Amino acid sequence: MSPRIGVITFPGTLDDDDAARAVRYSGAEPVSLWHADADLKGVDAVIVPGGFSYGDYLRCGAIASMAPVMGSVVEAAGGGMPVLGICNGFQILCEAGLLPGALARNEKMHFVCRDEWLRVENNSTAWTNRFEAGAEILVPLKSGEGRYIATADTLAELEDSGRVVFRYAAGAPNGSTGDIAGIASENGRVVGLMPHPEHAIDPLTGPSNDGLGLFLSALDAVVSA
Ligand SMILES: NC(=O)CC[C@H](N)C(=O)O
Repeated sequence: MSPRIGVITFPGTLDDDDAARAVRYSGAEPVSLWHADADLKGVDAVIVPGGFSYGDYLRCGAIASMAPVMGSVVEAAGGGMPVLGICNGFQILCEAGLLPGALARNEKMHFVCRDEWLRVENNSTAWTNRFEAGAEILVPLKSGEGRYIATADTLAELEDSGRVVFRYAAGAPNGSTGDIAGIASENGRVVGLMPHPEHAIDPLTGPSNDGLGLFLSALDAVVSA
């Protein structure tokens, strides 16, 4: 039986369809999860996709982090379930306390929308095990609040323990600290990144199919769990 991977929809989510398609391309079965429903429907992993949940009111991801479904995601992540947060999903995972630090307004206050080369700094997480360490992948970035910030202690801990998973290879276009594009939880099961791998699964519609590696990685992670 193929793994079942949940994709959450909040009011204002944009990229749930593309995330579900990426899951399908990888050979797994996407399962729709709804923000107001705490039931994770027995999925093997969860993706928190990008967009403008609750209109980005208060702060990006702040309201979504308190949705009923997120209580279940936090509990499941505590039990080792792989969770991937993409863009607004990354913001939600930080707001929910599953990942440290925060995403602040981009340097120069501009929304950045362009393809970016990312370097895979850690290929031992649940979402990056199919990549070579140091591989560079081309993935779209489209966000207004993508500048990763954290306390000096948190940054040192992330760097020292290899929890910086993706870095902007040519320097952060949004002022992100240390050119950080994505990070992982201590056990490597929860990963968040600002760029959008789900928009890079087919060269016909995206800049590459490099993003597929994240979704394929989850297959190994749930099988070996
Ligand atoms: N593409 C997205 O998920 C956008 C995330 C968020 N709303 C921002 O602009 O930063």
